[in-house]
Amino acid sequence: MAMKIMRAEQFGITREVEYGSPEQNEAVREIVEAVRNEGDAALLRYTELHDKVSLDAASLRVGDAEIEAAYDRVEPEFVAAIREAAANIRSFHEKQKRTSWMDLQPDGSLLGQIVRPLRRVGVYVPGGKAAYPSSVLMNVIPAQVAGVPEIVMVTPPATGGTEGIDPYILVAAAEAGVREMYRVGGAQAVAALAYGTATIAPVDKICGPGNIYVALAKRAVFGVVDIDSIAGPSEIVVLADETADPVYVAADLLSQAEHDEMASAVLVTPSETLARAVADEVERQLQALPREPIARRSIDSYGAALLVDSLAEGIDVVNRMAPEHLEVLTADPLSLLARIENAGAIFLGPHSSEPVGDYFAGPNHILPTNGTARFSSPVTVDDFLKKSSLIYYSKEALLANGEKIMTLARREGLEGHARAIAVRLEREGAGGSGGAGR
Ligand SMILES: NC(=O)c1ccc[n+]([C@@H]2O[C@H](COP(=O)([O-])OP(=O)(O)OC[C@H]3O[C@@H](n4cnc5c(N)ncnc54)[C@H](O)[C@@H]3O)[C@@H](O)[C@H]2O)c1
Ligand SMILES: N[C@H](CO)Cc1c[nH]c[nH+]1
Ligand SMILES: [Zn+2]
Repeated sequence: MAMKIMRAEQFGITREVEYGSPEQNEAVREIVEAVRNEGDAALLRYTELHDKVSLDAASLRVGDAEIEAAYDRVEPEFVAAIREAAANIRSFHEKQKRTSWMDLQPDGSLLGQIVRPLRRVGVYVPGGKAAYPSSVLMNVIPAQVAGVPEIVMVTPPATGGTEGIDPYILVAAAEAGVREMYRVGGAQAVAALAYGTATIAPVDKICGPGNIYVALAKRAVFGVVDIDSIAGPSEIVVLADETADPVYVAADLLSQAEHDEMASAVLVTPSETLARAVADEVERQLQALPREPIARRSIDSYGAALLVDSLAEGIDVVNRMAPEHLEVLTADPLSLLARIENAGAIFLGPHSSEPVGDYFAGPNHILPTNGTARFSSPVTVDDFLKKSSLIYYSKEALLANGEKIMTLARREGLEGHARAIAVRLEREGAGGSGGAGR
């Protein structure tokens, strides 16, 4: 089956975000409840069921010897590339840092915002169909830049085949400075981080991408812990005109289709000639991909070339889709930027192929999917910070403003609030009208 070509209005774009099938939702609900109630026992049971790996509780934590041995299994070019990528990612995220601030008012009051790192965060590094050492860096570095003291990583146990966790993930984690790692993935890992088990202490926030089971589990535990966003199966939209090279467009669509059967890859274009050339190219390039079966299923189910009348209409379609990744391959991509409102990451021009962002440029590759870029953002340093407001009111400020505060409190029918101010005004000598005795 070739990639579908259709008018954009025939492609169902809705505001409603659908998260998984009823069966997938039920499976995740069951796993999360079991881990919450039974702890390690359920963790081990679901690892055996879904990852086909038998473990005992003592072997859940990854030891130093295994991490050291991983260095012998990776190439020096990998270590060099991961170090350079880490430096780029760190320098990009350093720019996002925020500090506490305080404003001294003329009446002697002090108002401010105190910014602190979260104490303990869990990062999920996917590793079912492929291992993602790059996701280690994208998760861990912003947390470090924020100053999080405890960063715990979870990843499926069998990405490296019979040898256990993929050694590239372990090396990336060691390079990033992670000290606490567990071999557990899927919804069971997310539940363990949220509720804690005898082996894994609970965290304050869970970050990181994953498949539909991971995404649904994060959604289920939100509220018990914070989460970054629903970073589920990958997506790419390419907005292109007749100047785009179909070879580039097809290659970039397939770069995301190969992630997952549920990944989506969509071209939006006013050029029917381009759409046809891209559909042919996708077919040709698919056959050369080692992960062809996954990419083919994702192209068949979620791939399409959407025809629009103009680039302006194309931008409207893109804004309604709110894709995780948007590539703009048009004659003058910068001129369109101001009109693009909803996209997790925007790649402009023919040299900004999506994998440049996945691995190396510096911006985070953990991005909102499934239309949620309408209201959520890439992982940033802010994800690992929390803020407290600071109010230090001077006597002068309270005397000057107490009556106004009491007026507002009484409008809400909250006499207790008004009295908390009134007792002070009386004591401090301003004689607050209505008084504490009322
Ligand atoms: N949005 C982003 O920022 C981003 C970034 C990187 C990767 N991704 C996405 O991450 C995902 C990685 O997926 P993956 O599968 O390779 O790895 P994964 O680690 O997300 O999922 C693997 C786990 O899924 C669980 N699982 C598998 N089948 C199950 C079933 N039938 N029922 C219950 N649990 C089951 C297993 O426990 C396994 O450990 C892809 O969808 C990719 O597109 C997204
Ligand atoms: N494209 C993925 C985000 O959707 C991130 C990634 C990691 N490795 C390769 N790609
Ligand atoms: Zn990717």
